[in-house]
Amino acid sequence: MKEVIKVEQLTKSYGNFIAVDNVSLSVSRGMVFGLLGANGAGKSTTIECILGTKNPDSGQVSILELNPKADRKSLFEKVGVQFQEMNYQEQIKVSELCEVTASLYQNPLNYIELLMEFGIGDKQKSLVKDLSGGQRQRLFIVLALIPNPEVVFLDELTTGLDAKARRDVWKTLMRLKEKGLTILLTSHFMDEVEALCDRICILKKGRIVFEGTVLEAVNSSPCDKFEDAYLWYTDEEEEANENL
Ligand SMILES: Nc1ncnc2c1ncn2[C@@H]1O[C@H](COP(=O)(O)OP(=O)(O)OP(=O)(O)O)[C@@H](O)[C@H]1O
Repeated sequence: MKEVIKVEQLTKSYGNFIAVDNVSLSVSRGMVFGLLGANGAGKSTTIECILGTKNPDSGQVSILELNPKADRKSLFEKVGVQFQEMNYQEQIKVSELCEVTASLYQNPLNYIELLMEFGIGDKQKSLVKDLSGGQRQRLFIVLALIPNPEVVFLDELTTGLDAKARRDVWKTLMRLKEKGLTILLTSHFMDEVEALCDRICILKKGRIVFEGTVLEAVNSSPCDKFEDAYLWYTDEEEEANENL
């Protein structure tokens, strides 16, 4: 199977407001796919529709050739999701949260190795609530990877991480990609997108304004640098200049 994620003509509105407008995309096995766009462009809504946690108004979605809603049980073992926020018991320790998560899956990865790989191996005995924002963010990536998934969704991958932690996360993800992991991520950091993504899709007000490689994005714009090209596609630069 080549296509791990397939989205066809996805549309989702909140009342009269169209948050995702006729979006189609496909992600092949082992690919890192970046879903980009300004705040409110529709990235999270698209991901939630792909995962089946939101109902689209129209369009088709499949993950690993399965329907995210109808085949939820089969997909549970194969799909990892990084949450931005999570409800956990007030007094739960890092190791306990990892153990509980691992116990839900048939072939979980070794969470101690993952915690070490993400630079929080020494925090096993800490309460989750006592972690710094960046440490908690890294823990959420670990939790997404514990199932040993075939595909992982990473929303705002390294927001809040320091420079070294970001590089470490990139390295680990590249290693997992080499093993065949498919990754769909969102990020507001264009250096990260350049370093990681094989293909990108840029959303603007719910619509796709570019789909292709980073290099193609630069070449199809009047800009030399990817970040400038990204701003050109999203018109953020124009709007920023207007506010000066
Ligand atoms: N439950 C909701 N009810 C009404 N409007 C919503 C709801 N969820 C999202 N929206 C609106 O839909 C649009 C897309 O939101 P979404 O969260 O998908 O954007 P995003 O690209 O993920 O943004 P960010 O980068 O800030 O996370 C926004 O204008 C948002 O205000």
